[in-house]
Amino acid sequence: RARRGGAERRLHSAERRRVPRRRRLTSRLGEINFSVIGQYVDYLVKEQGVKNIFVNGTTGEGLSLSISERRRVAEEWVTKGRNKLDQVVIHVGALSLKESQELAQHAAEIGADGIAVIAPFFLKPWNKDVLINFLKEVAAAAPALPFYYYHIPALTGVKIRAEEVLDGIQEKIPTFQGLKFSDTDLLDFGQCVDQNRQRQFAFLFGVDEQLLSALVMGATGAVGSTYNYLGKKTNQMLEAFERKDFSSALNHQFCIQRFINFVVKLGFGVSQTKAIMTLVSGIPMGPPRLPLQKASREFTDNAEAKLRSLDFLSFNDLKDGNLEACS
Ligand SMILES: CC(=O)N[C@H](C=O)[C@@H](O)[C@H](O)[C@H](O)CO
Ligand SMILES: CC(=O)C(=O)O
Repeated sequence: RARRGGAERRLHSAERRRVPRRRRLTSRLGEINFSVIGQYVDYLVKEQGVKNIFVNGTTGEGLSLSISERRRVAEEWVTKGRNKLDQVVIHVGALSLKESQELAQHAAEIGADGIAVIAPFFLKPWNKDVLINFLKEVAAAAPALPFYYYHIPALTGVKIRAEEVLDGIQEKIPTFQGLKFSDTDLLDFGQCVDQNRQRQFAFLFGVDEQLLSALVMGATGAVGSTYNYLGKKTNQMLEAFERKDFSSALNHQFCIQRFINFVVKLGFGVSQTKAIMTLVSGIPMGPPRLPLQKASREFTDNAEAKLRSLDFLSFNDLKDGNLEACS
């Protein structure tokens, strides 16, 4: 009896311990781990040469976060980036104009360097004027912050050409500073540059595998998911372009393309990006949030092998006799 009682007690106490522990774990899973952001700032600056950050965008799953999470993430980046980063731009786009304005105002309060906004993508603006009216109302909530329009038609479904959006935008939005262009239409991108030559706008390109072509078209910078782990490589390409060494610039772009082409064929999106970021930086990014699902082990293994063969991982052991190496 005594033994059974003891066994029973043990079971109960084990149960009691196990249950809340598991609950705590599940509630933590899917929560943001704010504590790695400071570490990640140092990683990007030191290891990747990246000093400008675009927060709460596509890669950061900004649209999958609650408003209070978005505020906290923005605060953490601005605080931890102080005296280390050049610019922290916060994406504040949302379906609700009010939420977008609240986030814009918050970005100003915490001392961010700029805000960016995508087109609202459920009830959509159907022409340029309506889109600009929406952007204008958000920009007005942070009248001292540089404003960027984030053009990403494949994800928003808003296909209004960027060139049209930019036409006369400064009269409507005095803080307009530039465009983050995440589309492959280089006619549209080229015309954005060509029609605004007098205006000192930033033309930030967002299709990493085609950045070199965009540089030729007049891109002044780039914002992209792969710069988390190919920042250094991409900076080499930018430097080669700067010194007009186009054949090395092209070699760098081809190297980057080999990797992106490889992962695209495996199925490449934000979840997979997150897995690669963890792999290359060694800093745990955690899983994505639903509706995204964690990248498969098979994907990560394949991506790692490819990174190694291209010499994109620092601990490279295949250097000798590796024809594909990109360094
Ligand atoms: C849709 C998407 O995530 N676009 C990113 C930036 O906008 C890019 O950086 C891509 O992830 C990258 O070019 C790889 O295709
Ligand atoms: C990659 C990028 O530009 C974004 O996450 O929004």
